[in-house]
Amino acid sequence: MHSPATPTTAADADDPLRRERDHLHSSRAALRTMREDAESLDISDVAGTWVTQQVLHDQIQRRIAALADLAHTPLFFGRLDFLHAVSGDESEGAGGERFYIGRRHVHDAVGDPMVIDWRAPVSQTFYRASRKDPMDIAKRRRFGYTGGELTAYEDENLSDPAEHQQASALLAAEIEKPRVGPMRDIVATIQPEQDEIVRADVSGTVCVQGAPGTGKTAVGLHRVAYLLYAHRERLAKAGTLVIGPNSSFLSYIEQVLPALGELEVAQATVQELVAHVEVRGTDSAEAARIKGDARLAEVLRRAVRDGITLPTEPLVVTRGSRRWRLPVYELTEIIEELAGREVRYGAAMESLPQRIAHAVLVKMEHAGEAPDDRVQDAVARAREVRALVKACWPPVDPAKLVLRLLSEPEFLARCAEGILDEQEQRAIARPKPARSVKTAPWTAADAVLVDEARDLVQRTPSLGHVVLDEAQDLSPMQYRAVGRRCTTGSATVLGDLAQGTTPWATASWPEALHHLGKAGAHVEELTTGFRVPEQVIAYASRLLPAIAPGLAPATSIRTGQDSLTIRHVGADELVAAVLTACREALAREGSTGLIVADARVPLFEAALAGAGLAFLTPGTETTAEARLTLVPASLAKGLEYDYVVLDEPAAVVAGEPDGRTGLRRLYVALTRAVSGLTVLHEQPLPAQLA
Ligand SMILES: Nc1ncnc2c1ncn2[C@@H]1O[C@H](COP(=O)(O)OP(=O)(O)OP(=O)(O)O)[C@@H](O)[C@H]1O
Repeated sequence: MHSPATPTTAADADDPLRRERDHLHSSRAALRTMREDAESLDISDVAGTWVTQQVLHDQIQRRIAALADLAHTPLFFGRLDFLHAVSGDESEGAGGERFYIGRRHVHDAVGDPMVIDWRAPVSQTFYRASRKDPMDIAKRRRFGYTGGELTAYEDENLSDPAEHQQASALLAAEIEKPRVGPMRDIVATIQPEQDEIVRADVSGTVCVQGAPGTGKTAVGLHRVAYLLYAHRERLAKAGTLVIGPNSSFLSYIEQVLPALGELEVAQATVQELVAHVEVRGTDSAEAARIKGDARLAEVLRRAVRDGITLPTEPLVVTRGSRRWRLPVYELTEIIEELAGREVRYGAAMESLPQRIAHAVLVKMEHAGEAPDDRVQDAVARAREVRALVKACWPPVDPAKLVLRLLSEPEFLARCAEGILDEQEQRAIARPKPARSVKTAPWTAADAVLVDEARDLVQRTPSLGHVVLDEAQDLSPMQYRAVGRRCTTGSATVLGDLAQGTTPWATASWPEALHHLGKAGAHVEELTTGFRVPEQVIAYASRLLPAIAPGLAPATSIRTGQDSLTIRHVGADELVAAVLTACREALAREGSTGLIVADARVPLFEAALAGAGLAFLTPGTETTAEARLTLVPASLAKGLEYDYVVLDEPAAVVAGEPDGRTGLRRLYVALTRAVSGLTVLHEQPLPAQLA
């Protein structure tokens, strides 16, 4: 690595570092000019309505925001020197043989690029070129920054057979930076196997199985940013969405995409997606499991169509002095034909009057009349026709329907016949029938059923791309809810079977993808860990045979020693020992997470307060001043801290309804640390870890 021992001066015009700093300086100036240009755009003369003006104004504001020069975010992090000129397609107008790779495109006054967006085709080479396959690269240069200042660079002469492969110190330093604050982007250090997933084709759904800390979340977020760059028109219009397990997790990741210049990606939990009813109740694990079972989709389909009845009397429509009659068998044919089609219930209901009116029109024509479309519309709106449609194809209110299904055992029995056995029906039936949709104690699983019923009535609009993180915890019915939000788009499904902690957790990815409506999607595996030190992941992986027998343990790029401490303490000494461990961790740089069983949270809230140790709740940003977070085990998923103090593993395991889920919860807790993990226990450790 080249790091100048003494500061460079103007006299060092030939010093390569000096030249790179100059390029940084002029790139920043160019970015400023681009921003000023955007700010000075005057749209007052642009013709158009107030609405189009407003849209244009918003677009310009977004562009200005995207062109912000963030002081601590380097404008470029790499340079590529090609052996030959790059073809026009790939270079995106860059034309030359040398490219600076950064977070966004920056061009000079005449439009020549000074920094190329990391997502441009030519940048792919930066992430993928290797000594084995140099991809026409003579030199790959990585830059090191200290507080926004370019202070070092490092070269790999990939096409020089005499040069030996060396581990990159800058890469290692970047990956090993202490963690404070929210999740950061990884554009400077995306690894080749991650890049393959990031740039996978937009039309296909990708599923990533990866051990803790292998970068699944990071890859998913960079993939949306990449897809928005490569398919901006289509995706910006259709919309993109990142789905995470809870709001703490979403706040932890919410700044990554804006830092990459993408401000328009929506974020939500599955619960928020299906929030059509107010969730106030909880289900037993058994009831929730059955309600989340994919078989419920057929039960609901039957329930929605349960009201369809065939007419018993002919339809008589009066027009002027004449009466037109449609016999029962004709009406029956129309309704049966419609019921046999795979159209949404609501769409069918809307088309039924026209179909009936059409049959009446045919009668008129046979009688020698020449009715036109207006007559058909009038017949369709006739009182007699509306009454018939209401009786034979009644409107369905999805929430009321689900409420009825759960409250009326006979109705449930009819819809679930041959699908759910009696015991299963009893398990999901409400003990007390609820009076109304508003007052019913809806549960999270009920809300998903309502969402399914809504979709049976009216098609749910599809987005362009959906990233589903921590997917392993979704029930089949939740997968369906996500799947209908990307029927015409694609998805990135991220998860780890070993971290599934719901009673219905995913057992196999092909099955999950089937429920998502993306059967046959590619399943990729990431196995290199970037978070958890080798020692710690090896320890946690001892649980794998019990929690996910088919999965191989992850490796880690962090090989540092002394990252794991396990301490057994005597009776009544645990809380004090935990507080001491927290103080020790806080004496070092970076964030500290104290993970405790949910039931022990109040105990530690009091203990920390009593000891004068200020602490945050998960999802609140850690800062240099506030670095300790008290994390209930149930919220630890997806988060990370430099140092983790884990209190009483046996209590974490005991907090779950069954042993395997308990060990999985513990596996999640054990894999949150970046630099060091301290496990403190009074009770015996689970056998696998003893
Ligand atoms: N290529 C990379 N360069 C630098 N840091 C990386 C890279 N890949 C992942 N990381 C970092 O490793 C940490 C773990 O990544 P991430 O949270 O995406 O993993 P995960 O697989 O989603 O983990 P979990 O299963 O625990 O949710 C993050 O701090 C992330 O920024």
